[in-house]
This record gives sequence, structure tokens and C-alpha cells, in this order.
Amino acid sequence: MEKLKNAASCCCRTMEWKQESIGVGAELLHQMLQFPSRLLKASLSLATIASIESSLLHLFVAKQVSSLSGGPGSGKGTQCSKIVSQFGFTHLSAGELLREEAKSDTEQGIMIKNLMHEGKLVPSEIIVKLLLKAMLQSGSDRFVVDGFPRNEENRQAYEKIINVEPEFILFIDCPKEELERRILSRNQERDDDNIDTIRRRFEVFQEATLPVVQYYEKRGKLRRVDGAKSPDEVFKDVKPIFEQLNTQIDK
Ligand SMILES: Nc1ncnc2c1ncn2[C@@H]1O[C@H](COP(=O)(O)OP(=O)(O)O)[C@@H](O)[C@H]1O
Ligand SMILES: O=c1ccn([C@@H]2O[C@H](COP(=O)(O)OP(=O)(O)O)[C@@H](O)[C@H]2O)c(=O)[nH]1
Repeated sequence: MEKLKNAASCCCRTMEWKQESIGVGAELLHQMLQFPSRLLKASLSLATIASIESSLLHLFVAKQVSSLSGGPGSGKGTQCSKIVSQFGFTHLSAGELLREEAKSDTEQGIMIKNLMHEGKLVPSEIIVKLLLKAMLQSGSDRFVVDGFPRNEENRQAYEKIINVEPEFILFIDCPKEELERRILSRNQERDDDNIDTIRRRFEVFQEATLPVVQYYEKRGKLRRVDGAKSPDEVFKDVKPIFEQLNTQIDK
């Protein structure tokens, strides 16, 4: 365990100078996250691990982070694909990360699967950890995070652990009837794309997600687009927002 501690601190020092070591750092972190919590508690405290993780990310990875928000089926994934192909951001879908995790036959996997089936939100700690791991493993430094943060607790956990406040939140505004129509014809064989779960997801969106959107609006960080147009028309409005971000990065 002493070796692990030394390796972690050595890796952090190395990474201050070598961005290419990110792969090593991510692997080390991955191994640390696999350790049984009993062993972890006996050696590195969880706070230490969180701080190592966020330092690695802060120093080398997350140069720019923006988020896409909007009701279920508003076209977040669709617009993210366009943003990725045009601007080269790395797309992280919170829902996709959870769907992957839900495939594992572990206690956590089963819990996530059940929550998603009911249209409820998964605890922040789980999703933030998955996002952090995906960011570190990607080796990228510009992210567009799709469908997150979903509530106030998510937002606080995210900004605390990832240590980077999003540049902006792009909100795709779309009427509920259109969202319902799109989801019901989405055909992705998603367990939660049934009418009962869709209604619950709408409620969660109204009650938990909209207040976070309003929080960012008050801070001047909200960018709103009309999502009720065709995907290409929506992207015409999305594009200048990311062009502006790219200009800031290049400066
Ligand atoms: N602007 C749009 N107009 C019509 N259909 C759309 C539009 N954007 C996305 N879709 C379709 O609606 C469904 C939901 O889009 P998706 O990108 O998966 O939404 P989200 O990621 O917000 O849940 C998909 O079947 C997609 O092809
Ligand atoms: O940060 C997140 C993102 C997603 N989810 C869960 O994943 C589901 C699907 O989310 P996704 O963004 O994939 O789809 P959307 O509902 O926006 O179409 C949600 O209903 C939640 O149960 C969650 O708990 N936290």
C-alpha cells in the first residue's frame, strides 16, 4: 500500500511536467478505484483520492467544459454529435455512462438500472466519479457534457470534485408534446423510453433540472436555443455559441 501511495504522489509530480503521462495517471487511478474500500480506508483517505483525481484533471485535462441541458428527447445527443464533428470536443453523455455501468451485474449496476427504469436520478457521487474517470481516460482537454448536471446536488458535487465550472450551459428548449413524440419514436430499445417512465422523467426535469438551469441563467451562463426546429436548423443556432468558445480557447 505504501508503494501505491508513493506511486500516486510520484505520478502527480511527473504529470506536472508531462501531459502525455495522463494515460499512466488514468490507469493508476483506475486501479485505485478498483481497490476494496476497506483497503482504501486503511491507506489513502477518500478525500485524498478525490483530491488527487481532481488535481490530475485540473492540471492537465479540463481546459474547457460546457454542458448541454434540455428535456428528455430535446436533441442533446443529436447536437453533441454535430458539435464533436465540427469542433472536436469530447462528448461525454452522463446517460450513456450510466447505461454502460448498468450493464454490470454488480450491486451498483443493478441499483443504477432500477433507478433509470423508474426515471429517477442516480446519486451524484456515482455519476461524478464516472464523468471524472471518462475525462481522465479520454486524454482530451475540451469536453461537452451531455445531460448533466441534473439537479442542484449534481451541480455542487461536480463543481467541487471536477473543480471546473462549466463555461456555459446550452439549453435546448422544446415543447413537452414534441419531446414525447420524439422519444416514443426514438427506437433505441431503451428501457426508460416507455410512456410511464417518460412522464416521470418530465417531472424530474421540471422539478430538479430546471432550477439548475435557472441557477446558471442568473450567473449569465445560460445559452438557450429553440429545439423545436430540424436538427440542422438547431445546429445553426448552436454553432456560433461554440465558435465563440473556440475563439476564447485559441486566445
Ligand atoms: N431537432 C430535431 N427534430 C426532430 N427530431 C429530432 C431532433 N433532434 C433529435 N431528434 C430525434 O429525437 C430523438 C431524441 O433525440 P436525442 O438526441 O436522443 O435526445 P436527448 O439526447 O436529448 O435525449 C432521436 O430519435 C433523434 O433522432
Ligand atoms: O446525470 C444524470 C444523467 C442521467 N441520469 C439517468 O439517466 C436517465 C437517462 O438520461 P439521458 O440523459 O440518457 O436521457 P434523456 O432522458 O435526457 O433522454 C435519466 O432519466 C436518469 O435516470 C441520471 O440519473 N443522472
